[in-house]
Amino acid sequence: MSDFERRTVDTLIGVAGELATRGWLRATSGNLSVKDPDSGRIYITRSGSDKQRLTPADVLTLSAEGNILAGVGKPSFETPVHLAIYRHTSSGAVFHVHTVYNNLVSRYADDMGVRFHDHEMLKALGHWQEDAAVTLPVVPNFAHIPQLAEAVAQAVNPRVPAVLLKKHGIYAFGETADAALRHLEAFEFLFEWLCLDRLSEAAARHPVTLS
Ligand SMILES: CSCCC(=O)C(=O)COP(=O)(O)O
Ligand SMILES: [Zn+2]
Repeated sequence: MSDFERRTVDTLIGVAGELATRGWLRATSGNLSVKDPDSGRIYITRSGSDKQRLTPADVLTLSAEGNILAGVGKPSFETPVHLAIYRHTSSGAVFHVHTVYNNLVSRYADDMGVRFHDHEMLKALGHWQEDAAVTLPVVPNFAHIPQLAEAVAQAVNPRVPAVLLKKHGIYAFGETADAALRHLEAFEFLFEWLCLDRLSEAAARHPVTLS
């Protein structure tokens, strides 16, 4: 095993454990991958694995085309989505999680996507200007994975490092695992803020009197 492989497996196990602890990978949901920029090989989590307790055996090695080069079992069911993101971006890592907040936001999003503006957290997505605005693409949750992968490929915007799937979850990506994680955390922060901001506005319109 090369140094890169060893470090990548450690990174995937570490990130999965951290995200699982936050409740972002419940019931074996979600999947994570890292791409070797030199060989084009992709390291991805095994389908159905418990992301809280990943071991090196839960990481499979794939060719850029998705053929299994090493590892036992099946790679993530959603591998074609990861491959599509790698094909259409310069990403080195793709992290997919299901959270209550990303599902809530996706439920109320329309086909134009979810627009975030006038928020400090946009800097974590690489948008530093004062009037920054980011529209997160949203795609239907097609059950047929090749169709889902194609929809994600069509939706990817090079200025926005994520795609949201309706009532399913988010795919966040970046040039490195650290960048993909930062983008994922920034979007999840914005989802929580959006939901709670709407809730607080609704509460303000319907004040409750305590007697
Ligand atoms: C209960 S998760 C359903 C499948 C899914 O959406 C997912 O993210 C996990 O799939 P995998 O094959 O990568 O375990
Ligand atoms: Zn999923």
